[in-house]
Amino acid sequence: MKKFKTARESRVSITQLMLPSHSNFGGKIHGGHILGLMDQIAFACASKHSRKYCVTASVNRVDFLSPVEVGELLTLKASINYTGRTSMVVGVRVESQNVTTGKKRHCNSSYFTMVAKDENGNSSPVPGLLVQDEHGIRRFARSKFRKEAAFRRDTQFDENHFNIKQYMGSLKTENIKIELK
Ligand SMILES: CC(=O)SCCNC(=O)CCNC(=O)[C@H](O)C(C)(C)COP(=O)(O)OP(=O)(O)OC[C@H]1O[C@@H](n2cnc3c(N)ncnc32)[C@H](O)[C@@H]1OP(=O)(O)O
Repeated sequence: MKKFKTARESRVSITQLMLPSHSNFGGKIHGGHILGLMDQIAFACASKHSRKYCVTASVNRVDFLSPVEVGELLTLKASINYTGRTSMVVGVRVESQNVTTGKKRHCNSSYFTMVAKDENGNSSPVPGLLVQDEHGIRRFARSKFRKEAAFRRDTQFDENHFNIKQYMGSLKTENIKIELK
């Protein structure tokens, strides 16, 4: 196994025509369909980098910035942003294109954490990321800090660490009625 690989080596791109069968009741493409495609391309990218079967451990924030119409071309691009010991963060960007006008729109970007598995189903080491430009350093650092922030958030709100007094004040202005028994 190579010790380090560039993001270019595992970059993946797919384009699909959005069919009426992918639409929701409002006539736009179903968000779940787009999420499924994003998960597939994240899997393809992580598997290419690690040369292992990978599973999706988590998905970081998906904002649907603009709806996708039936008949548009949807292009998804994925590349490795971060490598841990056995996990990889794959950045996925989704763009739609109107076939007749050629106009493109950015529909969403998201970050999938994928974990490589060995043949026994255990988490398995992956090659590190060889970064050759400043954008790569920025992406790697962003993923590292997101991961650390998620860990802090999880700890802060788990049952054993949650400090109720610390939050009661800030909930006063929220749409909540508290009736403790
Ligand atoms: C909706 C669906 O259908 S999901 C279906 C597809 N996904 C799956 O089936 C995954 C099911 N989950 C699993 O298999 C496990 O929970 C795993 C592999 C995600 C994590 O298993 P664990 O036993 O916690 O693994 P372990 O502690 O060895 O951690 C492995 C790596 O995953 C990372 N990791 C584990 N959980 C998470 C998480 N929730 N978010 C981000 N990273 C995570 C760890 O930080 C570690 O990374 P590192 O080696 O780079 O430091």
